[in-house]
Amino acid sequence: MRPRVTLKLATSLDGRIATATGESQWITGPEARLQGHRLRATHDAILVGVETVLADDPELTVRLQDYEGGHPLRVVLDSRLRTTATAKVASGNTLIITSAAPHAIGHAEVVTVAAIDSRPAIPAVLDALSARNIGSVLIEGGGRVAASFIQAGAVDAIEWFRAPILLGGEGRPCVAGLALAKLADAPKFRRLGVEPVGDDLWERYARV
Ligand SMILES: NC(=O)C1=CN([C@@H]2O[C@H](COP(=O)(O)OP(=O)(O)OC[C@H]3O[C@@H](n4cnc5c(N)ncnc54)[C@H](OP(=O)(O)O)[C@@H]3O)[C@@H](O)[C@H]2O)C=CC1
Ligand SMILES: Nc1c(N[C@@H]2O[C@H](COP(=O)(O)O)[C@@H](O)[C@H]2O)[nH]c(=O)[nH]c1=O
Repeated sequence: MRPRVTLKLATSLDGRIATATGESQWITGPEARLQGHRLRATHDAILVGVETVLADDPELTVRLQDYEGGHPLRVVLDSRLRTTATAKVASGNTLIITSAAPHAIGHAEVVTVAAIDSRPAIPAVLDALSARNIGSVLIEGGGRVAASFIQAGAVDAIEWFRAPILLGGEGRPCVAGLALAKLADAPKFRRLGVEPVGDDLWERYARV
């Protein structure tokens, strides 16, 4: 069975995850980010694309007061192995999934999987996670990785934190191109709940 996939988004009102220059820290407020850490704590793995690693150098750990559980496995989709050994994720407890010939990157494990259009294919990524007993994965961006999982029909739920700011059309979209020709082909979700969290809004969706 493939892992359950949840897409977490932290966006402006107009669905942008960063400015055109890639600045994104922080769009949502501290309360929403705390909730993000609670979500991390309930997943076996946190997955991002390499552009997020290069832009943010994220830690991708659970940082909650009095938290004594383990940290989820950090997973990076990195077609050409551009993650550097000095990136925070290279310190260990990380799986880098590539479509290139593997080479060592810090203390991370590097695995090569089947590719579609020179990038790790999502079904192969999910197989690699299942093989490591990962039952649930939280996708934390960016927009291109989010689009690939949606196009593969692999997003089961969305946790959407929406901040009361506008970033405009030049900003980076939370979901990059889906190449949809018809409205009828749009992936559909049903709202499970909506609540304020600090100054932001937290919307929860499940796939229809
Ligand atoms: N506000 C938020 O919630 C978040 C904001 N961000 C921001 O988003 C920006 C980065 O997003 P974005 O540019 O979309 O990049 P991503 O983080 O989605 O990374 C995309 C890259 O991942 C690699 N990749 C490997 N396999 C796949 C695959 N199957 N599908 C798609 N990509 C794959 C590709 O590298 P290659 O080209 O080498 O093939 C691709 O270019 C940054 O500015 C960051 O700050 C990021 C996360 C969350
Ligand atoms: N910008 C943004 C988020 N960004 C996500 O958080 C990651 C940083 O994680 P860490 O280094 O562990 O703190 C970053 O790479 C991206 O995946 N999250 C949010 O809740 N709100 C925000 O405004």
